[in-house]
Amino acid sequence: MSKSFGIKSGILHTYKTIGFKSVCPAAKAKQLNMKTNQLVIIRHGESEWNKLNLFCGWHDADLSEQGAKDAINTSAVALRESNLKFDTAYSSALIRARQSLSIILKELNLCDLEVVSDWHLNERHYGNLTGYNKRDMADKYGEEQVQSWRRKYDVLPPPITADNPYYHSIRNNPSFKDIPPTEFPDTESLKVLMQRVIPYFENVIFKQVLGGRRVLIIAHGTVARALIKHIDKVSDENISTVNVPNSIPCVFEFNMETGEKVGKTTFLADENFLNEQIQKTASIGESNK
Ligand SMILES: O=C(O)[C@H](O)COP(=O)(O)O
Repeated sequence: MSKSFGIKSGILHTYKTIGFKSVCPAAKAKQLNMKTNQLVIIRHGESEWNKLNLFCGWHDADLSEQGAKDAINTSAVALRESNLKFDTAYSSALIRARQSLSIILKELNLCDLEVVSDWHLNERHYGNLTGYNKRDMADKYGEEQVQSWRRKYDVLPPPITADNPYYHSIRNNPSFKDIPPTEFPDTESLKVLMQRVIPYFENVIFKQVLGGRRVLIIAHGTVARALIKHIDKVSDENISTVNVPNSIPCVFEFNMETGEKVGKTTFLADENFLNEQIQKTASIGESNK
């Protein structure tokens, strides 16, 4: 199946490997008697700052009430209905991901599951855009500039400066105390984010997947795009058309011997709902004025 992931009317790119059916172990893998293992990635539920349409990045926003509900009714329900089981779970160090994970695990009666929270899975740092409304920024700098900051592979937002109202709370967040000062970012593009996410994924998470552990990752929009780009080998250009909505699980299946992906990348949601949520994520959204 192929699907369009356009963020603007006019040019629509096609990203062919994402499927929209409910998960099924790859039939071919079964036929070939191949040993496979699945990996599930979920973008956290709606945060208070998603709700207000603010650039969030490393600001530590809580889940909104709706986000907490979606962790139950969208994430946990889909995982349960697809009969997915887990041995371990990872989240970023940010509270919106940790809250989403703990709600999902509670709902699935998996409160004893081994959980790791690590800053390498944090959302991209949005630089000096942090705290600003996305529509207000589009009114000021133009939609094209804002979409390029949001979605282009190699475009850095302006670095955060000490006069940004969130500079100090981000720098002094106790959840980030173990980050080496030289690795603490002031801004990140998708390309720069991949330099921290992909080595962590390969060296820590993917080894476990190939060893047979069933892993759940609760992360962020840009982290999910980084993992999709890496796993599905999406080009630098086409990744700008990929938008990952909150709360909908995304499932990958791998050949445990070769590490190759088997079958389609699959979002566990009804196609109409998924498309609606993708459009919402792609959109610049509204001002709060
Ligand atoms: O950090 C943010 O603002 C959001 O998590 C992602 O926003 P985006 O969809 O504008 O990249």
